[in-house]
Amino acid sequence: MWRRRVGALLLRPRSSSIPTPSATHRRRHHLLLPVSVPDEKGPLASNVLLLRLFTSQAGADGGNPRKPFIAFVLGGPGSGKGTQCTRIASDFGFAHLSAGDLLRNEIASGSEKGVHFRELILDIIKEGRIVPSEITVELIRKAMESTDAKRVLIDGFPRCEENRIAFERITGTEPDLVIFFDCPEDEMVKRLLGRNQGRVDDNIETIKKRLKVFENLNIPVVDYYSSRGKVHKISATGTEEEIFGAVRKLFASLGFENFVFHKSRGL
Ligand SMILES: Nc1ncnc2c1ncn2[C@@H]1O[C@H](COP(=O)(O)OP(=O)(O)O)[C@@H](O)[C@H]1O
Ligand SMILES: O=c1ccn([C@@H]2O[C@H](COP(=O)(O)OP(=O)(O)O)[C@@H](O)[C@H]2O)c(=O)[nH]1
Ligand SMILES: [Mg+2]
Repeated sequence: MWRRRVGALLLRPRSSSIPTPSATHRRRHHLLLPVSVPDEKGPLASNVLLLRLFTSQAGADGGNPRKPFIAFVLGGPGSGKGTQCTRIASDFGFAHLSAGDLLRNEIASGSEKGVHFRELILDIIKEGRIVPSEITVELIRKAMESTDAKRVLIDGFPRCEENRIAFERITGTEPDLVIFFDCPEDEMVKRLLGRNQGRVDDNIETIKKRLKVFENLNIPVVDYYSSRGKVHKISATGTEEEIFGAVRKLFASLGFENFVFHKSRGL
């Protein structure tokens, strides 16, 4: 766990200097606060985000050197969380931890916890319900422990208030930022039915249940973090590229350097 990792290594080699905002960005933001985020729809002001980044991100401006910058990525099933997380991870040097993938990997792993444990998880996923918090938090905790990343995306978690409380209790930390991908139900259903990854839960019966669970149990988590000023809402309609445009603006406003952008220009 990062708490025990004094002087944690970077996700990428130090020479690439991706994970910390550039000195120029830092200087610029310190001089120009508050910074506006173009097209920002969420209530979270950029200066609040920046302050959080610089007080929590390891190594940046004297923040806690052991705690990574944690972003929860939330949104309904099919809203594009996984798709956008992949882009964020590669452009901005985040580790991408998908709670759903961790659970699916556990089912496929033949782990020492036994077949009944794996069947329990599979049955819950098939029914679109939420796996007990202690199982999911333990998988996330282990995944965080095994990465040296200074910034981490947690995709599709917490799914409910109980998940959130368990995460905060067990890890002793909170997210620095919560991204919420806002997508109409009919669009989410269309995307899930076309996802074509052979998932046991991408069928219309389970999708209907997942949408109810999302509305009843996941939205309260978004509301909780909204009340704490941590949520940045991004409209998830439009093309993948258009949505990533809004995501990119958010991260740029936080001072994160776009590694791909710089690399493509030989910088
Ligand atoms: N902006 C988009 N427009 C159309 N389809 C999309 C878009 N973003 C993602 N998809 C597709 O929709 C499906 C669900 O996306 P995914 O990223 O898995 O969502 P989530 O992780 O929120 O369930 C995938 O097949 C993905 O390729
Ligand atoms: O923190 C989590 C994440 C996922 N799941 C279960 O795993 C399924 C698939 O989650 P995933 O995030 O992969 O689905 P997505 O929203 O990306 O389609 C969910 O419906 C839940 O049954 C869960 O119980 N807890
Ligand atoms: Mg997903």
